[in-house]
Amino acid sequence: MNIKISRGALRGTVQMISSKSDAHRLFIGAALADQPTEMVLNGSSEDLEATLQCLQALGADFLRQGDNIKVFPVEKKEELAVMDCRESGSTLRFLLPVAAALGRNVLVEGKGRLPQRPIGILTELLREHGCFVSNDQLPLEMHGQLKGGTFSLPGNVSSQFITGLLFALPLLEEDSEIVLTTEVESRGYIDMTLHTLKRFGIEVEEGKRGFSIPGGQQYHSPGVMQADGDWSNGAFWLTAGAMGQPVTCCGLQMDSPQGDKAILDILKQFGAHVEVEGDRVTVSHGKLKGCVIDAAQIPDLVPILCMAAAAAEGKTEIRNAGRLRIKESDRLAAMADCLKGLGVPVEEKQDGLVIHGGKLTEPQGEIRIDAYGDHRIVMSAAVGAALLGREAVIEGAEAVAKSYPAFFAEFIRLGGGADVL
Ligand SMILES: O=C(O)C1=C[C@@H](OP(=O)(O)O)[C@@H](O)[C@H](O)C1
Ligand SMILES: C=C(OP(=O)(O)O)C(=O)O
Repeated sequence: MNIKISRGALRGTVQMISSKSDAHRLFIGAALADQPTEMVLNGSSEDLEATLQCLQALGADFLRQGDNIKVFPVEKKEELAVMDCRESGSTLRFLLPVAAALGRNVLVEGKGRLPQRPIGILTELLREHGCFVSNDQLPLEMHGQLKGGTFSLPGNVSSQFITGLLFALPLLEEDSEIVLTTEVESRGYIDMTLHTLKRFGIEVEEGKRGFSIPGGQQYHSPGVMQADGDWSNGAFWLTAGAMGQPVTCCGLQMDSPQGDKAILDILKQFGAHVEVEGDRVTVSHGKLKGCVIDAAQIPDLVPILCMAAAAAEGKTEIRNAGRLRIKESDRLAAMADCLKGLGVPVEEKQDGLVIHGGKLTEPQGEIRIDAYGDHRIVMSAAVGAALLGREAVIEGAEAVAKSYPAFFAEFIRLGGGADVL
């Protein structure tokens, strides 16, 4: 699907959807619990549906009541479970160790870029601890019972490996240790996992080198759970506020463990005005100036921050962002391409971008932006084109459904122009 974006600011209030990262975790906790759990959810997505289907394949069940979903915990099943993770890295990397801890025989599939995204570190650890895993890429088959012990891995390839192990290891008979051999990146996501585990009564002790996880634990359902609002997707609207007219997002809790709430400090650093009142956050325009952004802990914010950088006066350097190359697209290459298309001077580095803001060149003819099948590129391109005053066609805009199916409906409600061609 190609969508044509018109020039013009966005303005108004958005009720934020549930955090995809939080909801993945709550669904997994609920599926492993001793009792059913009522999940209060505001808006699903392709990735969350992938997690639900995979949990169902592992023996959980669901009853949908509007947006809300009652989760019935996994029951033992002997037959091969087919887990289609679609394009969701979280689903794959969280549920592979969980399936191994449940001792399930699984066939794991995926599409888009997921089969190329790395999982070798995880599959190797599962093999070392008693499982047969046929391949280091999708599709793969896995069988056998995961055994506890020491799991050593780097902390800077994907935090999703660590989250998957943190969910799985409490289920084993034996005690386990996760030993991190490098510094941790995407730390906020590990904090989200620890927060979820605590809510389900699971004990994990954090030490200097990693985590100690006692075996033989049981997840306890708290009965009803509500996912926090989505700071990662709220960032698209808040950045639109920084670049143009004021935008308010409701339902974004400041005490959420999501690392992406750092968007507020970064937009302030650019020069935008931020007001917080309970869980209502308003961002409005200030004179934006380029800055240095360390992306190690906030990879998902980088695509939209490129647009703030394009609107800011002077140079913005995005550093420590090498991991963006192994997401749904090579996000450094995709964003360099997108910025060039919009007329923004940009230099692509091995692990970052240098963006020269406030210096737009005039487009020669129609602007067409390839979203490379990546939801965060679609949303960044839409906000960027509108707010930088460029009419542009986004190719492959349907990718937005991976995390935010209602994005364009909201975009139009906020006064944006988006026409399906
Ligand atoms: O745990 C999570 O919910 C996520 C972790 C991050 O991945 P990495 O740890 O691989 O950077 C992030 O990019 C992804 O969108 C969601
Ligand atoms: C990278 C993302 O998700 P995942 O790794 O779960 O595919 C994302 O939502 O930007």
